Amino acid sequence: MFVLVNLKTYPCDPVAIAEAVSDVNERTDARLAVAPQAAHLERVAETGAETWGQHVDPIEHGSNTGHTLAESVADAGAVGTLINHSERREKLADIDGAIRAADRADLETVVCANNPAQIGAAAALEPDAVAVEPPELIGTGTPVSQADPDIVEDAVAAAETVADDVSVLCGAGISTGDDVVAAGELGTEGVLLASGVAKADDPTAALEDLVAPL
Ligand SMILES: O=C(CO)COP(=O)(O)O
Repeated sequence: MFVLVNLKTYPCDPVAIAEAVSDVNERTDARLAVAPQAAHLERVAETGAETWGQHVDPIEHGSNTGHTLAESVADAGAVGTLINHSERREKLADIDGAIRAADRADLETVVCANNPAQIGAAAALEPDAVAVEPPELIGTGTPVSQADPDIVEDAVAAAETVADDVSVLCGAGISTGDDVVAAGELGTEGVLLASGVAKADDPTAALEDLVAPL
């Protein structure tokens, strides 16, 4: 299972969490990665943790003030990027352009979406993966894999209908190993989570708990 930790803009220490990700990753068969803010990418990547961006824009080098260029995210040490999010909503055309920009920079892509219909639309754009995250469960500590298993199974089916090689992750409220196991049983290949690690008093213990049953 893939465990991708999105640090959002939480007031956590991104380097300390990345060190915990790197450390726990060496002791599990699961794949762990961390997505810090753009300004922290380089310092996080230097820890050796698998590092992801939270966003890239559908642009090339040029006159794009304030934008995030996929090549710069890769240069900073990231190997992948999130695209779209309930907290960073993009138009379909921009999601498509961001996937192309990420492909150009050899960044792996996970497109987040709110529900199975959006997952189908996102999967049709052929990212590497999609992540279904019901907005009403984000940050609640109530795991989508247990609170709303139908949405996860429907998302897996929606993605398979349009593209059988796009992986599906799920997120929202994931914080324990049981949540990750439940996500796997519903047909996903991983989880995307934030507060369960970024707000934990002991991020290493939180990560160890997440991967313990895997
Ligand atoms: O939005 C999320 C990850 O992108 C999920 O956030 P929580 O894990 O805090 O619910």
